[in-house]
Amino acid sequence: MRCNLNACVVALCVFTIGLHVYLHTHQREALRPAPEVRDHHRPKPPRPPRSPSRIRVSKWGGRIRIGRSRQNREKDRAIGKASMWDRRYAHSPRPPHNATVDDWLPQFGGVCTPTGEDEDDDSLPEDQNARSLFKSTQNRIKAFELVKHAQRRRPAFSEEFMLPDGCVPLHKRTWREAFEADRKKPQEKLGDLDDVAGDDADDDQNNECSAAACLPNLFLIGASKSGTTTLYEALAAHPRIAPMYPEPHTHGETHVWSPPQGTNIMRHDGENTLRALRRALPLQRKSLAKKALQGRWRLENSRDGPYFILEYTPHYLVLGGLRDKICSSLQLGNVNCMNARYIAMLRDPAKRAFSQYVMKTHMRVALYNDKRTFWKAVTDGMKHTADYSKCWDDALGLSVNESAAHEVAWTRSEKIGDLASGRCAPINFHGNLFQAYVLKSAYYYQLLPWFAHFPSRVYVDVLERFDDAAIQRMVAWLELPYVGENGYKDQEAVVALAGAKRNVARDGGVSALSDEHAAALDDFFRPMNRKLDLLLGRRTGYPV
Ligand SMILES: Nc1ncnc2c1ncn2[C@@H]1O[C@H](COP(=O)(O)OS(=O)(=O)O)[C@@H](OP(=O)(O)O)[C@H]1O
Repeated sequence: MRCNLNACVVALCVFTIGLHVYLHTHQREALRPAPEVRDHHRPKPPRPPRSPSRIRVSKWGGRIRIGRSRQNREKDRAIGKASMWDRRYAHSPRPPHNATVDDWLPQFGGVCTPTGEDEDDDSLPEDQNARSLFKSTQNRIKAFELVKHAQRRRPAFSEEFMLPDGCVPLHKRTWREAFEADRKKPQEKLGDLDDVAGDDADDDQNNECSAAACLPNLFLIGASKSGTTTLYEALAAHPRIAPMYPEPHTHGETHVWSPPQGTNIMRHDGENTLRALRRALPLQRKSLAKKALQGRWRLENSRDGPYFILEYTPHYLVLGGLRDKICSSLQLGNVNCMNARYIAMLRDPAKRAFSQYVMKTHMRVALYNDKRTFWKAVTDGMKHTADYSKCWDDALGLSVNESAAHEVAWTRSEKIGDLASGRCAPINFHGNLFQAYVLKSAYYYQLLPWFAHFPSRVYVDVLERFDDAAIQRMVAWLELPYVGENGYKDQEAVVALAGAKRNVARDGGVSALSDEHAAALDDFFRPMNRKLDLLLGRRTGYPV
């Protein structure tokens, strides 16, 4: 009986506890707010007001919104457009990971194997039909104009450009007018783009002139942060130099051969290069682009001297292995890259490194943005650059004989080509070249591959001596008239451009390179600067 009572008490307790638990959970459920049923017809609730800190009251009582400047907002919009465009580009079919240019040659059918006769346009792949090309052209013009709008203060050089004289029907109008004409011919634009202008030109000239003249033959390869934007504008303002279409989010930079970030350039595939080349050709037309790739190259035989199509990417200098890449791409168009010219502008190595650091710390893109202090970045960079220079010095015997720095460029050219794209490629020493401030100032090793095969085709100048006389020398080297009928029309504008500095206010002019850091960097670069002077055969004025 007693035992039964105990059992009853235990059972009662268990029951009470169970009841509590049950009621507690159900009560919580009951108290939980009912899930909101989304009613798409109901108007959206009003946005919460902006934080009051973004609103300032002016001295006249008006409310002023503190935000990004109009210029910055326009720039943002351009970046937005660019990424939209890049996304579309990124979704296009990609080659297998280790594809080479040769793997992609069949894609272009007869285009890459010129027979000397005009191929039928039907040989073009389906996915590059006239409709998509026309649309992409239109988009490209829009994107280009958007950038130009964002950079309104820059000279409107592209409108000035006319095709070589050999292209009779076209040389009378600018490419912009040619596209305007296309727009007004809806029945032709989708059906047969070829007859609108380009083919007429070829027919009239019995194929003497071709769109091969639109392939780039002048490369402004760097160095980054050495006044290349100013130089680019000065060159592009010349009526006989036509810039290629820039990447929309850059200041004119073309990036046709830029490898994807963080990859070894030897794995950079041919398909992307060709695609990018088609994108950036000054004339984005099916037949013209095709003929450019077919490659009837007319560099120096137009009526009054050479014309140049300018490819501007300051990142190329550090990627010496790209020289072969560019050559093989141009060869697709039967172009001997000996006919192309390369310009590099250098700057005091320490100042260049610092300028790049300031720029990168002020960029919002995660890949570029650098949170390290300058000195931390420099000490890291010195380690990478020491390994990079040792790789070159050991391979070329410069560790024991520095004075051979000049002749190795000619005596070891094959080896230099291999090193630049293999063992001594900068990517092996610095994973993110956008933050390789020190390595990118090691000019000697970067210039070697460009000098190795065609020294007379490489022109090197320094920012410290950059003025209108420097532009004059450069234009003379290109065998172009400086002023006059075929030269600059507005000499004063060019002179002003040469004196204009840009990016100085990137950080409001707050940062400055300290004497201590400058001295340490100068000491580090001394041996490389000595070799650079030997390679160029003249003093750059950088500490040796
Ligand atoms: N004419 C002239 N004289 C002296 N200095 C000049 C000139 N033009 C450009 N600059 C300076 O060059 C730096 C910008 O270089 P880039 O245009 O090559 O930069 S970029 O790589 O295209 O981002 C940038 O340097 P920092 O101001 O130190 O950043 C410019 O001020």
